Amino acid sequence: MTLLQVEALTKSFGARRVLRDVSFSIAEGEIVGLVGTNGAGKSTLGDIVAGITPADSGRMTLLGHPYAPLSAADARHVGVGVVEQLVRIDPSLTVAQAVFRGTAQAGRPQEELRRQAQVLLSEVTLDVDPDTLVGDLPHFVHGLVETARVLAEATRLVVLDEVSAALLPSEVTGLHAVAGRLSRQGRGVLYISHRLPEMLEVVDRVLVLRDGWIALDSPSEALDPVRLAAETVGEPVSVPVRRETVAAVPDDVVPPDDAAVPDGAAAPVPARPAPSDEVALRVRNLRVPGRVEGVDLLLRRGEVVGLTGHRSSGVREIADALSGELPAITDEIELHGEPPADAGTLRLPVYRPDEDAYGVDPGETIARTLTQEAWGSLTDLRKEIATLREVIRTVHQMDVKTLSIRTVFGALSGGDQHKLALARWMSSARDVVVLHEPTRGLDVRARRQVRQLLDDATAHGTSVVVVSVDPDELAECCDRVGIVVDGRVARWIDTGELALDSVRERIVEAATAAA
Ligand SMILES: Nc1ncnc2c1ncn2[C@@H]1O[C@H](COP(=O)(O)OP(=O)(O)OP(=O)(O)O)[C@@H](O)[C@H]1O
Repeated sequence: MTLLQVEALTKSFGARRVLRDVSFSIAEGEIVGLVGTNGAGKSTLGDIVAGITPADSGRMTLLGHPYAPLSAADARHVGVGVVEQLVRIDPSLTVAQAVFRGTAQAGRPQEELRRQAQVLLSEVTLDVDPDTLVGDLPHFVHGLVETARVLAEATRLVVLDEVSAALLPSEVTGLHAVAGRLSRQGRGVLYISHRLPEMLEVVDRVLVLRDGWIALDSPSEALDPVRLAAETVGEPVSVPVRRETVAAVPDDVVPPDDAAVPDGAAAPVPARPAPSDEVALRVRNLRVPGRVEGVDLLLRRGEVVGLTGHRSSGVREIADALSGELPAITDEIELHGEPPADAGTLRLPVYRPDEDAYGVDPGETIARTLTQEAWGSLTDLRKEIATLREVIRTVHQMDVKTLSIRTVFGALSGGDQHKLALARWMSSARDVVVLHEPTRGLDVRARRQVRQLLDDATAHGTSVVVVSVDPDELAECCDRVGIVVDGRVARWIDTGELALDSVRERIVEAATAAA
């Protein structure tokens, strides 16, 4: 039976028409994927279904009854729950309180909530003590706490907005198990994600939102990730070529058999030059007591090295030690052959997408956000024009969906905020830097734009350590990927001369075996 029927929904924000005429349905027990480029309107659509945002026009029915929620609480009341994309839970709540907030059990004593929360948390594969304060949790697990909350509610339909974006492959498997369970119970799921290969593993049907319409409504078995990526952007997608392959043949690039261009795909993107032999960073026997047990790292000038591993593997601690946020012991550190100036301690610049609002004031305009000089110091008109041209160039280059550079940063879609924040950060990135999940929550075209940012930076001699949970991101961006297990790099995977699929498989295999 049809659970949700959506007909001719429209939604604009000021002059920006986001949803023009959106119609689709979700059957009981069906898991429906929703994809689209950054800013396509996926969250807006999810928010309308979940009662967070009202539509301008159109209508919805839930199990055949008119459904026009006035608020999220209203939607919850009739069984529609949501895990929002940039969810922020009150940091002063315990995890158990967070799981049961807004439900019939809210306000019950902690001892009572603890046991029930434990069951739900293990269902979403989140290994945390229910007494932990939300404020002490890393932000990437807030989505899983929210998923546990949705399980605690008697929901008929659940909107999962980018919950998997920051999850490890093993955690994504757990999330998919939860979606499967909801489906077997006859509940419906609207699953929003940019991680297309993983999405296709779990959904029954996929909706592609493009230019305000549902451009494709297809059973998932009729799709593969490359075709779906092409449908998402509305044109053939380019297939990245590993750069070592191309470095040997800079012009007239012919991808090796292994990297053959699939049907419907565009030409390969130009490859960047291979890294030089010059050593940018050498670290020997890096240790963080109790977390990192001795890691050797060698980063060449212009190289992008990835690190991945389970939450407790020590991978984050390695990154934090490199950026000087965690005290570490080493036998040797050299930056371009010299010990670091700061008493032998590394303090590499670090970018994290999960920092609150990316370290940017969400009420500030795009123009001000991207301007490096203090706004008031722009007293020379020519300089001001050049500065604003640069802002416009970045907005175009990163394909940000906005009608004006005076739009406030906080009104941009999640992906567009991240792209601009990263572009802003990378414009001053020099030498050796650490990037956490640089393509998190980005669509296939935006991932290429970020790769271009990395290419530009590495072509100018910047070397990058990428820390990530996403095998596709690691495969696309990195020259080598280290799998971290028990505080050591257990294995290096050289991505050169391998097709992305093979790299992805090797990373998933190695990371899963190590988990
Ligand atoms: N409250 C708002 N005020 C003004 N514009 C908004 C508001 N919310 C969303 N928008 C605009 O609506 C468009 C769609 O945003 P939405 O967040 O739905 O996109 P999305 O497909 O979920 O993108 P992403 O993949 O980046 O999360 C964007 O251009 C965004 O700037």
